[in-house]
Amino acid sequence: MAVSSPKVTVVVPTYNERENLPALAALLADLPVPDLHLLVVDDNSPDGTGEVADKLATESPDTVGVLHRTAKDGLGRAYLAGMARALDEGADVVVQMDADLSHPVSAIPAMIDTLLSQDAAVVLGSRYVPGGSTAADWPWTRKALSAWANFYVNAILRLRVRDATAGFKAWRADTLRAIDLPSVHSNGYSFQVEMNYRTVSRGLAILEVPIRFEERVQGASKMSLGVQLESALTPWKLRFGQGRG
Ligand SMILES: Nc1nc2c(ncn2[C@@H]2O[C@H](COP(=O)(O)OP(=O)(O)O[C@H]3O[C@H](CO)[C@@H](O)[C@H](O)[C@@H]3O)[C@@H](O)[C@H]2O)c(=O)[nH]1
Repeated sequence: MAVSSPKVTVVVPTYNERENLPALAALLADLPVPDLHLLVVDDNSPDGTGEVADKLATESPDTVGVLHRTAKDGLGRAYLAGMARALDEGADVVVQMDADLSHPVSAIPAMIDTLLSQDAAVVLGSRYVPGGSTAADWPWTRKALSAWANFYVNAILRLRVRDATAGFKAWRADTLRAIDLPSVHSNGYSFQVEMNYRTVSRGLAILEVPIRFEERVQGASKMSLGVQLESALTPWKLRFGQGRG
């Protein structure tokens, strides 16, 4: 795809991120990417993140949009709704990232350049390729869980992706169309794994570029036992039939 100035939509799911969202929006607005849009997908956050997002959209109606959903329905559903909206609105590239500033906004221009200049269906910001890292203050329990999850997922699905659970990616719109978003069923962090699996199953290439993953300063992770259980079961479900779409 040769797009000289692609329309880029950054989809950000939010649940209780009111302290983080304005800072993220400001960093995105400062990026040297000409046609960049922010789409916040908020699940009626009790802390008022939705109203914060509305204010940002009122201040910058051409570049900030908000998708309000009625209740907390999981990160995967939020991404699917946001990606579908971004495609409907003509995005050429869809970036997905967390709201909590753990993903480096400054890496986005290079991720987009890499995506469009190389034979990649998606570029993934990776902690586990040479040059990538996690913040020293990321809890050891999360580090251990992340290392285990990557070993587990790759052993079952043979994705050959070093950071298979990463949540920071730049997608070609064509890749998202090929993946068939409405049939994606994972909802927690295994959403990331299912999206990778669908990409690889179609013979499309995932390219990993190094990033530094910071520990969030404001707010809390939404990791729960249910999310972890889903993450344990999903690779098996994908391996034995579901998920090729
Ligand atoms: N709308 C919506 N947003 C949600 C929901 N659950 C989480 N989010 C949002 O999704 C983003 C990631 O959620 P966190 O809870 O902060 O994620 P994490 O535990 O730090 O996990 C990150 O790293 C994992 C790999 O280690 C990734 O798999 C995961 O996607 C994420 O990037 C944040 O912006 C958060 O507000 C939900 O139910 N609804």
